[in-house]
Amino acid sequence: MRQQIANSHRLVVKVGSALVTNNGKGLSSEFINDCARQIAVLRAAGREVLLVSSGAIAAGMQRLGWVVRPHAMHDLQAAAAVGQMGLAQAYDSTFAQHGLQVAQILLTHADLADRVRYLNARSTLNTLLALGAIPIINENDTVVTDEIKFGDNDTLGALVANLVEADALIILTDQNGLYTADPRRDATATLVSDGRADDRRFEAMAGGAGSSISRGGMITKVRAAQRAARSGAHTLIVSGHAPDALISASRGEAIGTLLYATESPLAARKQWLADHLQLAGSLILDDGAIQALTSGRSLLPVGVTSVEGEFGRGAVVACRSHEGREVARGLANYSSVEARRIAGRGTQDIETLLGYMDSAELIHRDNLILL
Ligand SMILES: Nc1ncnc2c1ncn2[C@@H]1O[C@H](COP(=O)(O)OP(=O)(O)O)[C@@H](O)[C@H]1O
Ligand SMILES: N[C@@H](CCC(=O)OP(=O)(O)O)C(=O)O
Repeated sequence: MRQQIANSHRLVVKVGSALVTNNGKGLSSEFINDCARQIAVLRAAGREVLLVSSGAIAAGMQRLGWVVRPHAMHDLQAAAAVGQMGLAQAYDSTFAQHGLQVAQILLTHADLADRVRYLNARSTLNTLLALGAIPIINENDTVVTDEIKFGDNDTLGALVANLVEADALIILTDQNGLYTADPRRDATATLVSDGRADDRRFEAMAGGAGSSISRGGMITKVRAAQRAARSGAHTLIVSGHAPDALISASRGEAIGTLLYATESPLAARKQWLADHLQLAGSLILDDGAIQALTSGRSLLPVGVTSVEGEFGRGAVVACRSHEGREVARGLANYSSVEARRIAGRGTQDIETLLGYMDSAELIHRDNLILL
């Protein structure tokens, strides 16, 4: 019995492009209907469900009559815009047949990187859940470029699980779960039943996407499980083709691969820091500063040897070793220009160097997470 999933109250369900679009042949009304039916059963049992759905680009390509996935960003964005309409329409009418209201949420990385927008997104999702609606979430593909994309929706699913502090993330895909190697390439691969989400061996087993329809593959699912575990969510990777997959999973039946969370969840503010995919800049630290951070102390300017990038006060920055390893990240109390001036200097010099001193620390330990 998979107690972790059976006891989960708030679930994020992620469905991949291949499932939603019948391997790119167009929206699969059969899959969408099956998904809605099962989610209605979970809702009736008192569970809260959020759905992260891919498929906009694949559905848009089919609607536009494109056979080959385009490379140009503007074509992908156009396909997503066309496809998202069909996706929303299909979810709206299908869930209505099962007596459920849906709500569309399109998110970008920038929405989660900005503290105010992050809190707004969280409160809207919580309100929708309280109203009994099913939030259906996708990346806002039409406004993001490659550098700032989540790219695959496994990552987005994990970030949503962090955002709403879900108990579990269920990733429905086209394989039975995580295998010891990509089963499309290795016929001897066997299914992993469960393991700790932070077990690094799983990353080595997982490969890329199974088809040109999807992004990410199994590696992004394993990393999503690691990320979800940071807010205490367990991840189940399971086949969306298995009959009643969601219902069986939520009963705790042993299907798919369970990657369970072991650490206690990070405090909400620290979770937000950990969720940043892109950072504004880096502070390069000497060994003494790295040791101080590791033993739970704040970062003082004296331990910083150089500053990379341009950022303002309050930006999220990485703390790196000289070798480039990210050891921590946090909210900078000074801008990059100010940080360059006070780097390597004692706290008593800050006022003379800058003309004022707001805080003695470059990053306070309350605004710092170790990685
Ligand atoms: N170790 C592995 N176990 C299972 N599947 C794997 C593994 N490594 C790579 N894959 C591939 O990952 C694919 C699932 O991911 P992906 O194609 O991105 O689908 P989705 O659209 O559901 O996210 C599988 O079809 C499989 O070919
Ligand atoms: N936002 C994109 C999803 C990207 C994607 O293909 O993800 P996935 O199928 O989960 O690997 C879309 O809706 O097409």
